[in-house]
Amino acid sequence: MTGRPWAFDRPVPSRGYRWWYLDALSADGAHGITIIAFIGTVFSPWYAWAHRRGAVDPAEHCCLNVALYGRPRRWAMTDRRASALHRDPANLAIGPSRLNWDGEALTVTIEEVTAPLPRRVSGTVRLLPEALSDRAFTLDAAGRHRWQPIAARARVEVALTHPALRWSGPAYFDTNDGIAPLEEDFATWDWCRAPMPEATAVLYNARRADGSAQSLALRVRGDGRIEEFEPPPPAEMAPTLWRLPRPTRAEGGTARAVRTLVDAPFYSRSEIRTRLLGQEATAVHEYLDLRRFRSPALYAMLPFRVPRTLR
Ligand SMILES: CC(C)=CCC/C(C)=C/C=C/C(C)=C/C=C/C(C)=C/C=C/C=C(C)/C=C/C=C(C)/C=C/C=C(\C)CCCC(C)(C)O
Repeated sequence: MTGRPWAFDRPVPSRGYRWWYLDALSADGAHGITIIAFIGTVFSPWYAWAHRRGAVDPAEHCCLNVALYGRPRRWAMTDRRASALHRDPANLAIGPSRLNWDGEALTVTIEEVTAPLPRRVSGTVRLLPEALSDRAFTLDAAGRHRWQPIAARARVEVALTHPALRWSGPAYFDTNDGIAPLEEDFATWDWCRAPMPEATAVLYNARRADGSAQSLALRVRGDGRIEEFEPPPPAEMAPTLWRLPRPTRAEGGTARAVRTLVDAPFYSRSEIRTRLLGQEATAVHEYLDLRRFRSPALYAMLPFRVPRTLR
């Protein structure tokens, strides 16, 4: 399965995007990490300013976003030019960082600098999928945006030198791609993934710009097989500091936010306790508000967290 079914060298059209997303929480609950490799950095103000003016090569806005949770916390998200991007089916280099798929594991070699205070984030993260899935799901009615949960069940081994951190735990890996900016087709979405002994439950609830909605509820087995199940009833968790709601779906209609991992005016990522597939689970949850993302006031704040480098 070298490089397949999610080869790094697939074309990304003008104003479009592709990202590869990996997240993990440590087995002891003390640490967490999210790594997102972007071609067309969807939440970069620099890319938004550019694609609002018309055609733009998404490679001109590529980025490796690394967020560390627990102690120490770190945030790196440098938007880079096309000259920083090098890729083939099994390798994706973005500036000094890179991803390599060797047929069994995904190795991310991180060499980034945090913002707003510049500090190094350096080391390797290895993702070992339990199995691979090749099913892709369309998120909008027109088929402009797709999601593929490549390895919903995986393990991660984190070995960083800056900051010095070593841990392992259950992990998740997916890819999304699209041929238009997200804010043109979605109003909000919420997503969560809940690893359990026999299966991982993944929920993806999208409210589209045209007023329609889609609710996906997937059970991913240890062999990678994906089955859909009836989405459980809506559940509201406490809002964030930025007053974003935290909707999800859970059996019994209740779930609880335990820790906020990313708290932005338009986006939150949280650790939650929920109930799915008849079991209690700790899950990673996100809520995205693309109407807030369109706000010009937000654009004045984002560069503090998303610097751009021309090198
Ligand atoms: C001296 C001067 C100039 C000024 C005066 C000083 C002064 C007062 C300055 C004040 C500055 C302030 C207040 C700045 C505030 C800045 C803030 C709050 C920035 C927030 C940034 C948040 C970001 C960037 C979030 C990125 C999220 C991201 C990347 C999420 C990605 C999620 C994905 C891709 C979905 C995955 C889906 C699936 C799992 C299905 O794959």
